[in-house]
Amino acid sequence: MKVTVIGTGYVGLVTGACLSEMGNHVMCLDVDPAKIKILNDGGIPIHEPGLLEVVRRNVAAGRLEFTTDIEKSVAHGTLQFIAVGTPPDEDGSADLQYVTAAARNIGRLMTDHKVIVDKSTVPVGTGDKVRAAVADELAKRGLPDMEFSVCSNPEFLKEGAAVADFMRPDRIVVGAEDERAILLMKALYQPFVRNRDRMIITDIRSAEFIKYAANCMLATRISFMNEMSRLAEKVGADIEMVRVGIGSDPRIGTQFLYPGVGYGGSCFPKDVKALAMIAAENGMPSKMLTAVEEVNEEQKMVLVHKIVAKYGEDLSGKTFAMWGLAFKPNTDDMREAPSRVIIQELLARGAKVQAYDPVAATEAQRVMEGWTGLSYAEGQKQALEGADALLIVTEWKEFRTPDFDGIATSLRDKIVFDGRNLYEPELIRSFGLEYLSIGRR
Ligand SMILES: NC(=O)c1ccc[n+]([C@@H]2O[C@H](COP(=O)([O-])OP(=O)(O)OC[C@H]3O[C@@H](n4cnc5c(N)ncnc54)[C@H](O)[C@@H]3O)[C@@H](O)[C@H]2O)c1
Ligand SMILES: O=c1ccn([C@@H]2O[C@H](COP(=O)(O)OP(=O)(O)O[C@H]3O[C@H](CO)[C@@H](O)[C@H](O)[C@H]3O)[C@@H](O)[C@H]2O)c(=O)[nH]1
Repeated sequence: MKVTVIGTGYVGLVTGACLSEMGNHVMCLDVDPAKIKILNDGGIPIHEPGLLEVVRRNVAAGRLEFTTDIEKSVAHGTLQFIAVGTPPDEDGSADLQYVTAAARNIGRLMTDHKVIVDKSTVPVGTGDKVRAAVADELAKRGLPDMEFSVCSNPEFLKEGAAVADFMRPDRIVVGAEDERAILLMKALYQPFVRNRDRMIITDIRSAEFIKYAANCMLATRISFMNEMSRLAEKVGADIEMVRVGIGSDPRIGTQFLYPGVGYGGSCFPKDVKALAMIAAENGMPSKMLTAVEEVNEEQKMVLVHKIVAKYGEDLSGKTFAMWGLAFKPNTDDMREAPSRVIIQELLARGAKVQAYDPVAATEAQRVMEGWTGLSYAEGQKQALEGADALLIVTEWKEFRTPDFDGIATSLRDKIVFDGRNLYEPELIRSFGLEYLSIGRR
């Protein structure tokens, strides 16, 4: 089928590449010429495992192309996917200007039936706004009777595992209200859900809601575990044992129970805020979501509090090695990364930070440009040189079994503050290191 994907960010590029993998002819549009240039030069603008190979293979096969030409992209796809950003507005609600602009472009230029599929995460009711924007543009052109379909198809991929998640989805949610759209969407996704009936066809509003509810449920689990980890410290329990103990109940399950330095990334923080706004606007402020967010804000400070408890408020003269900057492993995404808060707080108290991240350093330099006292190391070992203590902020695989002897020799104060509970306390302490982690003894 002919598919257009509007927006070549984490979601749009993965969607376009994976759809082309199944034989579709996909045209990806972006308003950012720099991104399209990188793609047309044979690269990809983000770090996402396995994505470059899928992109290259399908570009070579003539099934995947990239453009900034809106006219061409609207003419191309029977299916027009909108995968643009929906960042938080000042009040926390989702900013729909990019979604609306994409919809208006379609209405302004379409000459035949289009199925307009919203893949961006959007508030309930956005489908109606998309429909109104397209209809308005058609009316301006004197074409009020030209038909089109609107669908909601929220995306559930995780960064760092995006290609695998897209190729083998837990479920595909499609919110649609006409037969043609449902037929086309079923055909498009059938290859991804073969042998498993994982398509949930529903109305547009429910589909839009499912996305927010899913992310908020996951964020709630994390905040719950983070709060429990703090309580575990108070009562002398080990949160890792508690995690295993409760996770073995299939009603609870093992995933998304890891305490840490708070959730970050481009989705959970903004989606919790956006659903909280939706609740408030509907006259029922959400106590749950407010608590989830508050706990998360506090959790980003947990390592800082442990450092202050050790050294006092004045950290001048102290240098901290930091392993990990990205909000999670296998990505270069620094949006809402807890590392940014931790670094800011340490620098504000006069400390220096020597950070190392396997892939996010360039992006980190961009978002923390000019931060005095922050420097970047070439590797794990170099980050430790001249440092007093080590902070683990992202659980990259390469941090899991480090040279403990090397850490102990390099660090002046021989302290490891572990925000991801990577090590067995007994083991790491046997190397002469003091070990402070999240909710462990
Ligand atoms: N990042 C994720 O893991 C993830 C997962 C599921 C859902 N989502 C949702 O998907 C949406 C996109 O997220 P993202 O992380 O891919 O965003 P992103 O910021 O990485 O990419 C968005 C892209 O859209 C482009 N764009 C903006 N307006 C445009 C227009 N009118 N025409 C063409 N291109 C335009 C931007 O230049 C940018 O390249 C958001 O609503 C997000 O909440 C994200
Ligand atoms: O047990 C856990 C699991 C995750 N996290 C943190 O939660 C954040 C988000 O992680 P993750 O969900 O793996 O990454 P995202 O790419 O943000 O993916 C989430 O957000 C996407 C965008 O909406 C959705 O599509 C995905 O389904 C949803 O998992 C990160 O800071 C993680 O460190 C924890 O602290 N503990």
